[in-house]
Amino acid sequence: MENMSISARHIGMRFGRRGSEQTVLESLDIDIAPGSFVTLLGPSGCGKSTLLKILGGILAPTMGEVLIGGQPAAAAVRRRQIGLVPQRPALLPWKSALQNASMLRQLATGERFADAAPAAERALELVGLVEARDKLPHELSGGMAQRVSIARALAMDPAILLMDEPFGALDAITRDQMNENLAEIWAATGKTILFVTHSISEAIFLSDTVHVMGVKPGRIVETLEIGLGRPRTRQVFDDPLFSEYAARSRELLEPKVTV
Ligand SMILES: Nc1ncnc2c1ncn2[C@@H]1O[C@H](COP(=O)(O)OP(=O)(O)OP(=O)(O)O)[C@@H](O)[C@H]1O
Repeated sequence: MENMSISARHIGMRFGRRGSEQTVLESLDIDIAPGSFVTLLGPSGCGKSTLLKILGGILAPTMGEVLIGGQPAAAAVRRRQIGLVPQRPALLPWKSALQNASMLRQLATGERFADAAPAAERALELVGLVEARDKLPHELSGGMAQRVSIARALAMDPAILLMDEPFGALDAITRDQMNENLAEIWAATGKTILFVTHSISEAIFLSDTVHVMGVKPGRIVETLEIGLGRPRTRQVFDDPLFSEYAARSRELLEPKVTV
């Protein structure tokens, strides 16, 4: 697995036809160090998912340039260096957890199931789900299904993992467990993770760097470097530094009240 930096310059994104265009992102610069955990935190509709896809080379911006490992982003996508974990797991209901976890790898590489299965099994181990390898999606809880979705991306062994609010639909307790598991996966694999969330505490718990975004047009209003030690456990929620980052994030995210 290669460790690749991401560098984006003057990123702008517009959607729609001429005359009724909407500027979603404007003049955005961002640098991401290899192996770091970076989160885009912002209100609904500020362009987090759009920026995530642009930074991962899945979507071409209307302005600016993204380099991954010094090359145009599309090259990293072609070389299967980018994995995506979407908001919903979207598993194939007739396939087992292991078959679902191996599916993207098979599609991308042309490998048969038997050849892709060992990587998928290792990925299921990483997400703590190897015992459920033969279960069908309807036999899995929401958290387990999302773990299979993460394993499906990990089975490709991409250098960069894009995670688009993967835990948004889970209950608070499961979400905390998933965050702890994700922090372990990140530490064990050394991947660069780009993560999108609405949740301030999730962002601070997981990240080295949090880019707080604003709306209309979407832009980075402030970047917080999270100086909390690692490995992090739930005790970190009681750290005064955690509260400081949370208070600052809240301040940036709350709409300004004008009297
Ligand atoms: N393919 C598209 N065509 C047209 N407009 C789009 C497209 N994708 C996104 N948009 C618009 O861009 C804006 C930002 O969308 P995006 O999904 O990136 O925001 P977000 O911050 O991730 O939102 P949420 O947190 O609700 O998922 C929205 O107004 C959305 O309607």
